Amino acid sequence: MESSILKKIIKGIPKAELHLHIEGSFEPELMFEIANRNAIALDYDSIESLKKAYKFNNLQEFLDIYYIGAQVLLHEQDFYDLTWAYLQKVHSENVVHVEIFFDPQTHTDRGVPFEVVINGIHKALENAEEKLNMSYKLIMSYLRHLSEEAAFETLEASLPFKHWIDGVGLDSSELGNPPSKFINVFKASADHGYKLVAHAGEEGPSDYIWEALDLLKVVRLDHGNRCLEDDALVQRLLDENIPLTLCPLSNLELKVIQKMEDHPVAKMLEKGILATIHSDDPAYFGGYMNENYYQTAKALDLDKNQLQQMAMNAFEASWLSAEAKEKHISQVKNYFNSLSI
Ligand code: HPA
Ligand SMILES: [Zn+2]
Repeated sequence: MESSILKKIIKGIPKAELHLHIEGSFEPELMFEIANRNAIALDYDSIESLKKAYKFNNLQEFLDIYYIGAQVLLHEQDFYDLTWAYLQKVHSENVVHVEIFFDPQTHTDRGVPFEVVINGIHKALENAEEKLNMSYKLIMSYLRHLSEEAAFETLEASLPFKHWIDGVGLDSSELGNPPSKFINVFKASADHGYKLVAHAGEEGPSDYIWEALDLLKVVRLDHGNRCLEDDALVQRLLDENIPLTLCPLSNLELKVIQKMEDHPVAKMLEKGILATIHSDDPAYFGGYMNENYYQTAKALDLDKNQLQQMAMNAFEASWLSAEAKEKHISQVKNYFNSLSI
């Protein structure tokens, strides 16, 4: 398909974003602005020199910079501005529903109270619902390089805000920090009514995906790229209709794949896996939702049906009510039916 036509089609698709770390949407311009107003010196003297540092050989090299960037966030207004900037951006890309992660420990470990973080994020989400007609869910992620005990403290701190939080996730350095490290805190989180997801099989082996399913009992997997190495695992994902939230540009930037042509999403769709694509940390990986769709479609030569399937899968995989899912899925169908090509 011709590039400009493909871009136009993608832009018009009603989309859901299910894998987005709000701290990973922190654009350098806003980072400098907030650093200045909080009188915090960044290690980089300009936006350009900061952007030059965005070259990663693996997940850890990215995380090291991502945690540094988040250090300038101190006040409720900072978290509000960060979240509102993201929501406005994706609204302009026709994203109509978001389920976003935040990493409380990245902030509470620096002395920023849990309520400061969540109040700012929540206010921006409410504003988007009211002013942009967007729907949302919020997912609190435990940092897996820290202990399970620390995750329990975070769970405790979240309880007064339970009504604003839909689920818990597991992110940060995957290798050496298997899902099995967090069995108890996931069980306790479920007992408090949180839905469960986890990053698994991004850099870690397919064993970690089994653990996320069997030990943590997640209802959705973040990334899960490496499931294709294991036929029995693919069968399990199919039998239970477990969604995978894939992030193609992230995978490319973190060298999970060497080139976009190697991305597994087309194979997954072909097998009938509920695969969806998202942006992960768009300020660091060179693109938001539309760019992820575009780069993937171009490299894998995806056709209209595959694009439609990915867009419908995202709503199917979301935590919206059955009625809302149905509404969005028919909008996607109507949109594709209305295209003249
Ligand atoms: O892609 C990711 N993987 C693991 N942890 C993360 N935290 C932010 N982004 C990521
Ligand atoms: Zn992620």
